[in-house]
Amino acid sequence: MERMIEVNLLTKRYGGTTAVRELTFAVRPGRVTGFLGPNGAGKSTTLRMVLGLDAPTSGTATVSGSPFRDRARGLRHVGALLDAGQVHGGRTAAAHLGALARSNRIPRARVDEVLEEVGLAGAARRRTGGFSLGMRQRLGIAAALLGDPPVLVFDEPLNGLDPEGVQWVRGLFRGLAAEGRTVFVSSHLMSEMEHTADHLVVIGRGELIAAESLAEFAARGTGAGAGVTVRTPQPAELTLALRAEGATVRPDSDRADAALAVTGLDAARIGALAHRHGVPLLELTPRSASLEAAFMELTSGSVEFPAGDAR
Ligand SMILES: Nc1ncnc2c1ncn2[C@@H]1O[C@H](COP(=O)(O)OP(=O)(O)OP(=O)(O)O)[C@@H](O)[C@H]1O
Repeated sequence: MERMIEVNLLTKRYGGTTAVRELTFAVRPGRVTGFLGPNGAGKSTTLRMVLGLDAPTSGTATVSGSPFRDRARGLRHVGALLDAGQVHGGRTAAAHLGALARSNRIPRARVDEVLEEVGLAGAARRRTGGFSLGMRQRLGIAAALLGDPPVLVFDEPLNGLDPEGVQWVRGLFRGLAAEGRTVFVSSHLMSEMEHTADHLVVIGRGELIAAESLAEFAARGTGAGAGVTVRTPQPAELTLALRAEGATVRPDSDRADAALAVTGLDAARIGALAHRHGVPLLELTPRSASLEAAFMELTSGSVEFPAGDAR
């Protein structure tokens, strides 16, 4: 329970809209957990409830076993980046962080440390109103790190960052997780999470779709792309042998040559079977379903404004 974010049957309704419906999942320390869902899926609403900024209609959200709003000196317990646009533009970066440090009883020396850590040491005396989106993200991350908290929550932290910034954030998150912290990061893009997270919580239309490792999630894709591509000069014979073993065999539609797309048997078993039947193989290529394909398939029913929607 220590350092864990636990969400249990969490529900939030706004009038007639159910933003989050009976969500249950846990976010554990020591790894980066991605919080993924299409626009409007309820990620920000969930994070606000985890942070005690919004009250659940029903259910609970706790950090290390208790609702976060109960705690004094918040930034020492949970660091959060919510909306990078929220910073008061007239203040300098150092003054902004200094005020946060004071109100959370964090030593002033941390301000310079975190500014250094996020690469803003050179901009410490500049007013944040002139910051680029990427700089505001870095400042928001600095604020999250200020209290050296065991639990960190980031809502869309990669927004506005250039490729170098993205690399830096990924390294930072990995480092925080390796120190044994809980790191929970939201995104609406699987491509962002693929190289950032170890574990995923996926939601669509406010409901839980998956809470598992990336590998487990990828394996859910029913197929677009998953399986083994096999090429042989004796396709009819191999197809019969494969079907007898329970495999599904069809022409590989991605290929102009006479390749077969096989699912239900892995490459090793297909190779051994071909050998037993004396069928030569010209190619034997495992193809993993991409995470992106699995994400699209599993959330396709829950996109708020699908492309091509005429509304
Ligand atoms: N204060 C509010 N009042 C009314 N409806 C709200 C409010 N906040 C969120 N919603 C609705 O709840 C749903 C979930 O919104 P939320 O912002 O949590 O989604 P999200 O997954 O963070 O999406 P995005 O990636 O677009 O930020 C949406 O349909 C949204 O319109």
